[in-house]
Amino acid sequence: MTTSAITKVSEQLCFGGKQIRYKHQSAVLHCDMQFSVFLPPQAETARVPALYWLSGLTCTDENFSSKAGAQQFAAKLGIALIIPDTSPRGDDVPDDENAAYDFGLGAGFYVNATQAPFNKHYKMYDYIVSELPELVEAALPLTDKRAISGHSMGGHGALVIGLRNPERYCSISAFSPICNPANSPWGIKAFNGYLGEDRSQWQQYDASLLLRDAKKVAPILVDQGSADNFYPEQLRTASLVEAASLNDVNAEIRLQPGYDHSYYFIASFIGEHLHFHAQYLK
Ligand SMILES: N[C@@H](CCC(=O)N[C@@H](CSC=O)C(=O)NCC(=O)O)C(=O)O
Repeated sequence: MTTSAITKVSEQLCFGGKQIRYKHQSAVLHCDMQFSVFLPPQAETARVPALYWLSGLTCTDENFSSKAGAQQFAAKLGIALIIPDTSPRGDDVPDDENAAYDFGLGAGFYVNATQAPFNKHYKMYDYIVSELPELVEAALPLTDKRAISGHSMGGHGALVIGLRNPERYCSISAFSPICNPANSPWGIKAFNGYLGEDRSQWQQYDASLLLRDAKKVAPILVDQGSADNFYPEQLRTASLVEAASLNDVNAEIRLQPGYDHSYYFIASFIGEHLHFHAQYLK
């Protein structure tokens, strides 16, 4: 079934709501894309607010949909979940030269690439901030109230997009985010490839650098597992803690003892994140 510019691929009943997958042609990314949506039961009779979830390296929209267990909380709280893919897709889309997992396909880093050959398709920042909300808010029973969350590379994306657009997102949360990509091996590789060597262009995509100077900051909740194999080298959580204390913002950054980087960690705390966002989405 086609609803304006988006076409339904699949639909399942879930906790009284609907778990739906759509495909569409992205004008921003110049390729066909898929994304997933959970519509809570309340969306049958009224428009509902939405939490955007940005996934991490190697993910599609299906990792969070099938592993996090978020739908049971979203159904009770009357919140839609909008779950995009992590990069442009398709045979025409350039990938890492060695098909590595941390650059190219599945690793868009939620930036607008400026460097050839990536600058035609890799405009994930504009896709998440503008194109996708315009599409889903026109086609689905959604209000324009939005919150944003994500994991790892997606936690970086959620923090950066939420911090740069305080008028568009009422709350921000993240699991195991890459907090200071300008100084992490994953981030340095991605920013060099997508943005080039001029580090002044990297600052707009680094949550710790943005948070130091941000004027208006939505409430933030971050969870980081102490047994995460990417912590602290890749994730650099201490930089975000320092920036939050320098700017005196409403940010709770929690170290959760014994948890790792996996979706078992996300599933353990996703209910608390949904309840956190529900306070501000009402
Ligand atoms: N394959 C890589 C690690 C890949 C990985 O751990 N991906 C995470 C996100 S990491 C940061 O963005 C993930 O969410 N994977 C999908 C899942 O369902 O768990 C390696 O071997 O190091």
